[in-house]
Amino acid sequence: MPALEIYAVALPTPLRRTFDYLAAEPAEAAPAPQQTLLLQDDPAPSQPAHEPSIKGRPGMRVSVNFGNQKLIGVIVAVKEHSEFDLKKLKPILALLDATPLIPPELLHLCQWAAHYYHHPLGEVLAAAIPVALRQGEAAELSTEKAWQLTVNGLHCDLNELRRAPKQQQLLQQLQDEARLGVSTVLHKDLLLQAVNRNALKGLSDKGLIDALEITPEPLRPAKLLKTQPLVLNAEQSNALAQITLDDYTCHLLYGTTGSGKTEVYLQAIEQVLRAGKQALVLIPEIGLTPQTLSRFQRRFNRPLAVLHSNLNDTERKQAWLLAAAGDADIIIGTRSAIFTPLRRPGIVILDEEHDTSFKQQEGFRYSARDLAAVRCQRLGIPLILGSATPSLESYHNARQERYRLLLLTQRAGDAQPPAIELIDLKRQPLQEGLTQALLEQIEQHLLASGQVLVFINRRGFAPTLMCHDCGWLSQCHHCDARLTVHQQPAHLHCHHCDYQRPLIHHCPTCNSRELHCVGQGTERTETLLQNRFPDFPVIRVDRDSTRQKHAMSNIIDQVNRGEPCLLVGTQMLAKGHHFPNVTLVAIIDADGGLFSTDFRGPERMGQLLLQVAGRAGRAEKPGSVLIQSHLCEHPMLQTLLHQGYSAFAQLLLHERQLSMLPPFRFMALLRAESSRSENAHELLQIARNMAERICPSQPDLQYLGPLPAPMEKRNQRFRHQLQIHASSRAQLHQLLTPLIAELEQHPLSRRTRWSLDVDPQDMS
Ligand SMILES: Nc1ncnc2c1ncn2[C@@H]1O[C@H](COP(=O)(O)OP(=O)(O)OP(=O)(O)O)[C@@H](O)[C@H]1O
Ligand SMILES: [Zn+2]
Repeated sequence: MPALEIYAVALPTPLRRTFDYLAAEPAEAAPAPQQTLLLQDDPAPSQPAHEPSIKGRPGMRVSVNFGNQKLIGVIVAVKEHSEFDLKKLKPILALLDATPLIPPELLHLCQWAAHYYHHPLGEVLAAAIPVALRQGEAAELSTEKAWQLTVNGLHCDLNELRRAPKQQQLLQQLQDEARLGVSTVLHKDLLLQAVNRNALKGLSDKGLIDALEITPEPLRPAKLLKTQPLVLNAEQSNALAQITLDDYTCHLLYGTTGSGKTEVYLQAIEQVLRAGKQALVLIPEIGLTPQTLSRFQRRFNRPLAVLHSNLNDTERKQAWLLAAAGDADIIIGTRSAIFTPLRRPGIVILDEEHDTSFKQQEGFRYSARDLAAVRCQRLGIPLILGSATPSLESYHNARQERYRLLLLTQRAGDAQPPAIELIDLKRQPLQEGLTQALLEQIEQHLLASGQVLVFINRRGFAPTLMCHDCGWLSQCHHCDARLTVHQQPAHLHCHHCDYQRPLIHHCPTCNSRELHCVGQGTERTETLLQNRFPDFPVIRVDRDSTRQKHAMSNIIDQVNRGEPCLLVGTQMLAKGHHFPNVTLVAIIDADGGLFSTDFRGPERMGQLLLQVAGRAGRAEKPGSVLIQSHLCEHPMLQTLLHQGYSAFAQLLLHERQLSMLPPFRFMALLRAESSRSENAHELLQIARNMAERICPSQPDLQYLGPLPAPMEKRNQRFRHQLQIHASSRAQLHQLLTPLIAELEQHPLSRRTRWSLDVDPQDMS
């Protein structure tokens, strides 16, 4: 009798363990497992995929009965023995893959993450696998709509289309690509390049192009490059030369805004592609920076897959499978793309590495940046972290020589660094928060045909509505927060719990009509600027104005047309945009971060200010930056603006060291929340007592709390936290492993919502 096979299966449940199942018996074996892609370098399975004799292997999906539900899980180990009574083990219902969907290397990453973040492996895997595959769909590439030039289209004289410039442009592009040997172009790629659908229809109606359905074959024309690389300046060449491609090194590419980091990435990727390997590029938010994506598309004649939150389930699965099969050479994605399987991994690049979006703040709270380092180390491939304003963690690692520091101190090409000037707000008459001096400068830049970017990090019209007669404030009843006044459309809105109500015109307490909007938001600044500069378009960029799918790329197109205009927006404007005609950046209020309760407040403020400032003068026209502040003499602001980010980062690091905070200490945050404040507090007190028993508070391991969170009440729930600080990661995890195991068993922990955040980035 053949030895019994037992699968340890990770299931998407909150339980921190795997579950043993028996392999299906041949007689009642699985319904035909669907054909899967071959993800490993091993030969094709010897049996056809439908043979029930296919054996389960780690990384394959199975469906199983779990309680009274049917779940899909992933085999993480195959064993001959179980610590459970064999008679009680159930057989799996079906084996869903013929070869592992999750290659061993990726499975290892997920296991590492589950262990490090003390999170259930089943949930980690669920985060790693696209929804469609998680729900059991076959791991098969779908067909896609594509376009091909007809014979007429190939030879059509472009002049014939001069009345239809969009069609003409598109036809030219397709003819150019055809000459490079690219005969079919995927519909989705054209849409990504913002090609007009009507232009496609026009060419198709004229019989110049044909639509077809293809299973995209990876197209790799002999010519690797579509456009020639730029000639690197000395700093860029030096940086590129120091990037080691054949083993693991983490490089911190620390380059001032506009210094041409992207060009260094592109040329490093070129070498990786020439070596026949794949590049994985992580960027903060693709929807916000379609420009970045198009720079990669314009450079390489190689299949590219994009993974971001705007994709539907099928598109996501497709991109993931293309990467897994090695059919995509460049994979560009946001945070969760760190879990993309790669058949020929060659390099991982994380652009804007300081960006907080690389840390997942809900559920499985992981850092894509830290996981990238773990993954690259294991794969023996290079990692590049790039930023003009590196996180203190990465900067510290570079100073400790754990990362290789690559510096770009000059702007690329002929662009000059912008001149930065502070405007003291104290005792100045203000118009909706703007000083006279600032308004005059804005006017001068507009009259000189420049574009002006006005940064204000708050959306809506005003952060509060107040009664001038009785002092009533528009408090949210669900949160310790105020309702924000919005005018477009008019309503009151809590930005924390999403509660909304119509705008009121009488004070609910004293019935006075004297309701005043207090403070500024983007809508209010927009209105002021529209009234003050009626001859120039004012474009607002915030979450509200960019909700629609192509809103952001439309805005970017408008700005890139180059006519003078005013851009008013939140930090969405700070994110890696390249607006060559912006000559003035105005920052309405620099002070927020200096008062923050979060110890990372000043770091974030400095990053944001420099990132926004970096949008000025990126091409031939020189740029200026004006920053309004009530605290012009503040040492942090002074250091940042006069000595630069490195000095600022060193100052902050020194303070972190004195106050024993990360990156000098390692932190975990245990959060609890409940509709009854006492419950959340009590659970954390229990946790603290357990922790003290496992490892008493001592200089190397300290507890702080339980304390109410900075915003204690949010969405009707009261939130508390317990901070755990340790002098080494090892110490922290030696405590967390037994602590979480014990806490899970406590009855109150089943009734109270709680979570653990290892290396928390946001202390709220
Ligand atoms: N070697 C070079 N010669 C000429 N122009 C260059 C060179 N390298 C980059 N550039 C140009 O400089 C501009 C800024 O480069 P890029 O956007 O790559 O900078 P960055 O460091 O990524 O900027 P940021 O961090 O501000 O987003 C781009 O228009 C780019 O084409
Ligand atoms: Zn609220």
